[in-house]
Amino acid sequence: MKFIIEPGGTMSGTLRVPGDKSMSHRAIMLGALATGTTRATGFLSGDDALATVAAFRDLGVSITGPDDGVVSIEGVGLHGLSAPANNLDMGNSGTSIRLLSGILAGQPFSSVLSGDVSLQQRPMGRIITPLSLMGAMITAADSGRPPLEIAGGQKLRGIHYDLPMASAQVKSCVLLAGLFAEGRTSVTEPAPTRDHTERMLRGFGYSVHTENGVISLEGGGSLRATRLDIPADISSAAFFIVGAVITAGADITLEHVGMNPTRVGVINILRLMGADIEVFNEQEVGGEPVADLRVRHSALRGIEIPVEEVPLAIDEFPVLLIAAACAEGVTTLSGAEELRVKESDRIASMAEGLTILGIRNEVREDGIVVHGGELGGGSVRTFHDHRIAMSFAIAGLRAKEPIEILDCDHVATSFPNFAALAQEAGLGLRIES
Ligand SMILES: O=C(O)C1=C[C@@H](OP(=O)(O)O)[C@@H](O)[C@H](O)C1
Ligand SMILES: C=C(OP(=O)(O)O)C(=O)O
Repeated sequence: MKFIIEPGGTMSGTLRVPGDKSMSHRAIMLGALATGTTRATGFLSGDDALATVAAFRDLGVSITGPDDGVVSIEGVGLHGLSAPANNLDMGNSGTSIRLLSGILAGQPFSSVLSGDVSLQQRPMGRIITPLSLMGAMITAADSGRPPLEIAGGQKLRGIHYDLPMASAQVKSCVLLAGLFAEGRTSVTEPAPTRDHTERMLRGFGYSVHTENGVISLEGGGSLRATRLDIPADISSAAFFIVGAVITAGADITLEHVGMNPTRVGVINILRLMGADIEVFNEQEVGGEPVADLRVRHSALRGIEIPVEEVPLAIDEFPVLLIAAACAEGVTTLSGAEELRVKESDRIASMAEGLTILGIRNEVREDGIVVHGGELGGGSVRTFHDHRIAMSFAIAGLRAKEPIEILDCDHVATSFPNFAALAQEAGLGLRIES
């Protein structure tokens, strides 16, 4: 499936993008490990979150939905999962395989986790190392890549682990394994990353300490079922935020967006570039800040992106680089080598597409330099990466000629109704097979 974007579109109206992907995964995982029934609203019916649902069904957990964003999970308690009959297929989802590995490392049964072609290229050594230090037995097929074989019946012990990279997935994996470990498990991070695991564990009544940058918990406690209201995903909202900022006359309102301080890098960076983003109706829902956003067209200027914002906007760089292409002057991204190990090498994928559209850029090992300029049309590849596809769709708002975006099927991993919502907002998007 491909997208064709015709020039002359806009971004206007009021809309709500689907539920937060990170929180949707965690809702299933913690709901399954709790005692009682957890009910979540705003759940993301995207392929990645559905892979987590399917895996927990395979582990013997009864889950109803998602139906119109509502999902109910019959928790089996910390020690109630059962052996899966088959290998667990994590599809395209790095979050599913890494977090689930932490949980499965502490089970009495063995399991095998795998995924699609993209997932099989992604590094798992980053979780195998700390889990092995805790006493887990994990073998990876090929130089630390999936499939992963996790041996059951290993006794885990709590450790302290200094994360070598800023990764919420690695942090969460270690903390989730810590639930099954004897004693205390603690981590430090080189820079703060999204803290949904910590917040949601507390929401399930599990004590997690965060003090002087050390995050810790004691193994062997229990989780109590709860109600969750999952906000709209700021990573999905980002496409509409950038779309409105770069388009003359645009004015869009996005409702109930998750505004966790560890996720708002996209807003901080765009504001530094000169974007007009109004935040209102701020409230806290189930331990997570939420707000409505009104975004209007603004003249952007190129900046050096502060490195401390990088982990707080890690999934938004593809679309932020479209904003950079539309800015006056030069934008420099550095300290972002993690982008090379996402669903595609996002530095290389964006560089190729930007070059095709006539935007000068220089690739660096840990980032990219983008020279703002006039966007032309052309045919761009997505490397089967959902965020690359949606970012170039947004570029079509400023391009002088149509943009053809190849291989857009993976958009459904995080944002199944992207095309429909974008059309509703005024983007000239057409789907072709
Ligand atoms: O914990 C999470 O839910 C996520 C963490 C990030 O990955 P890393 O931990 O690899 O940075 C992010 O890119 C991913 O989309 C979701
Ligand atoms: C990196 C992403 O997800 P994951 O790591 O879960 O595949 C993403 O959604 O941009």
